[in-house]
Amino acid sequence: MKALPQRFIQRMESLLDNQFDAFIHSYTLPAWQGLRVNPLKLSQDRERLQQSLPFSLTPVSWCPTGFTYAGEERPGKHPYHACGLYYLQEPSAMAAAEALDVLPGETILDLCAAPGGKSTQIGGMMQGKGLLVTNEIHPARVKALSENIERLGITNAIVTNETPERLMERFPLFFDHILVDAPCSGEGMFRKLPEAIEDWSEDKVAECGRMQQDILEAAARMLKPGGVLVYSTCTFAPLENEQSIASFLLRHPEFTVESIKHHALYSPGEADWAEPALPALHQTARLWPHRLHGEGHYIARIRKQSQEGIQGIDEIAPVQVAAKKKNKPAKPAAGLAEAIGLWNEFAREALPGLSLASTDPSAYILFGEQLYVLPQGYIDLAGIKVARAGWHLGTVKKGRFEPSHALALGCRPTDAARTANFTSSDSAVLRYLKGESLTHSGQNGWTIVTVDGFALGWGKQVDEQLKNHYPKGLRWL
Ligand SMILES: C[S@@+](CC[C@H](N)C(=O)[O-])C[C@H]1O[C@@H](n2cnc3c(N)ncnc32)[C@H](O)[C@@H]1O
Repeated sequence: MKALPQRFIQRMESLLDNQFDAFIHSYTLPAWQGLRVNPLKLSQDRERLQQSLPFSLTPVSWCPTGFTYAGEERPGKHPYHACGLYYLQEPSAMAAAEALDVLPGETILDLCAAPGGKSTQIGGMMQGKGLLVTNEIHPARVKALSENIERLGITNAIVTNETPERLMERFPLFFDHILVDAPCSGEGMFRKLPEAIEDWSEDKVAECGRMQQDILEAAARMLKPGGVLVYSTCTFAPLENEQSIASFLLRHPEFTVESIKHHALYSPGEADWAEPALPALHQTARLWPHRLHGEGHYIARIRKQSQEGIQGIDEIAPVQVAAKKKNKPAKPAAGLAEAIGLWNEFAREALPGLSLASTDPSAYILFGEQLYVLPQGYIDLAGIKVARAGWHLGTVKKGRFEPSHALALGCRPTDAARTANFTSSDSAVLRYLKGESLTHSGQNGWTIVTVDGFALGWGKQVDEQLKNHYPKGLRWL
């Protein structure tokens, strides 16, 4: 590992006192590797899970779907990864979405979301019900976010590529819960990513602190009265943690800190590390790499008080009702109507078990040739940069419907008229992932290729050939 920055070591020594030796010793140990199983695809029974995944897994005690795995395992290279059965995530990062405590049917925003670790966790908790807006400011990073939403089979997410300020203008008082997993100086990434050590400076810590205040301002405005905001970072600097929350609370007396479901291995936030030393900061949590099996995180859960008593709230028009009306034309436009017709025809033939085919036409949206179905409680997306407008169903071209990869990964293989199943050890799986067509017998037509019963993508059976429709950009080299 690269040498840690001297100024970082000095600061941590002065803060940690008699815990400093244990903290600094943790940097001589390897980083923890974790995976979080996808409850949209796998049972949550830990014992059954451990049997159905071919890795040696140890449960993460603060996340019911989280496990660590041994360094020599390569779950990212197993076909189950391509099936979206799990997401690779270091264990302490699993704590933030757990603290958000989401229920199916709610309206959730993940404001700083790429590459999607926490969004995919939230999507799993939502069980396909409600609306998840998952946003990333950087265009290059939003692609990975969108692909992970697709791979994990999340059908109720809208992926946006906006600044927090632009979203704030469009969605005041809109969300039940918001996660701000803030851009930070990444001190908790030092063991995992050597670049994080090179990028670190005291100026960066100060700059991140300022950015976090701006992001929190935007998030606060988008939260409904009574709603919950979880703020998290993967850094240890007090300025970006307790101080970020203390400064925010001073400007926003309508927010109070709530105790997160504290785990025995979490440490309380350090009120004395902020100015003023608000006692409520003890209810925030620190996850230290020398006290648990993870890289380190800070988490605060704060709640906006209910409508009464928030000054000026009556002047802010909530977006929900107006947006719904706007999104409900009496009749879909001609192109859209044709696309819905072709989709319904496709779904009846190839996915007879899918109940969605009869959905309200105003929930569909056509971006060029791409047909999507918006999640329940859909919103007006005009003027917003959107990477994924809900569940991508497929492409409509020259009077034909071609199903999308997201459709295969988001539906249950039992919904399909035709599946072609292979065991994970069958060499055909690797050939499929590399883009080859397979020799295979079956009824002609669109077919979901499955691995041990889990959807991997589409193939099209033509006589004795299963033509490959695994997306070019995802193919294994
Ligand atoms: C800690 S990472 C998010 C990790 C993600 N939540 C996950 O679990 O995979 C913070 C994200 O914030 C984004 N970001 C950077 N500057 C931002 C800003 N000014 N406003 C909002 N997001 C920003 C970064 O591009 C980065 O993807």
